Amino acid sequence: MAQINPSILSADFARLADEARAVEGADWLHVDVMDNHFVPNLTLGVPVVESLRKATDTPLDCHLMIEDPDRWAPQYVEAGAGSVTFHAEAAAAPVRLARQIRAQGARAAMALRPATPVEPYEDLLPELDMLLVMTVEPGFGGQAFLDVMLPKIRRTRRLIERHGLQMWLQVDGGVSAETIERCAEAGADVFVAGSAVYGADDPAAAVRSLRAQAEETASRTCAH
Ligand SMILES: O=C(CO)[C@H](O)[C@H](O)COP(=O)(O)O
Repeated sequence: MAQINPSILSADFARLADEARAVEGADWLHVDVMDNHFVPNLTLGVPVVESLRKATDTPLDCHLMIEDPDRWAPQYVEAGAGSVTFHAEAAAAPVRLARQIRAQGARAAMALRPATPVEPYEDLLPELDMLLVMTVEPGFGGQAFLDVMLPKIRRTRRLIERHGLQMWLQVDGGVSAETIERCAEAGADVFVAGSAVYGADDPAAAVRSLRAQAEETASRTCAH
């Protein structure tokens, strides 16, 4: 079943509560945490996640584009995140961190920048509930989808199947009506969409439309 996670990076930050409610019906709300070190942009932190938790019933999918996630990720679980994604390139002890996130009761996920291969992390996959393959360089919304990431999505799907894992495969960056079918064909099942949702006249309708496209593609291709 395809999941659509609107990215609040493309929302109006002065109206975050309203913007979160505008996409109710989405599977998760994707919360982009950036620290201006791991990526050249600065967004929000733990207090905003605590407030978002109170503003919407949609579960929060926090994507930590920050240095030292080993220190900070547990605080995002405490703030109400249902899923916390740390970057492989930033985590000092990814297995320990994933176990910590799960022990706190949240889903543990790991993200890979475009130039980071999945293969070195094959043995870690059972420790994760989701792997995020970035389809743009992290840091900004509205970038063009990187088609060159499609083989990595396919290889990741094959690794998940080879190990018989139930984990989700998320893509993030440039996901839209034009690109979501390629992602679904390659084996992604969780789709982050920022500008394609918040740039639409009716964000909730955009979520439904993207989900229908992804599900139709998955059922047609039987990619996973
Ligand atoms: O993590 C991100 C950027 O680092 C955003 O989630 C992503 O770019 C979503 O925006 P868009 O769908 O407009 O590309």
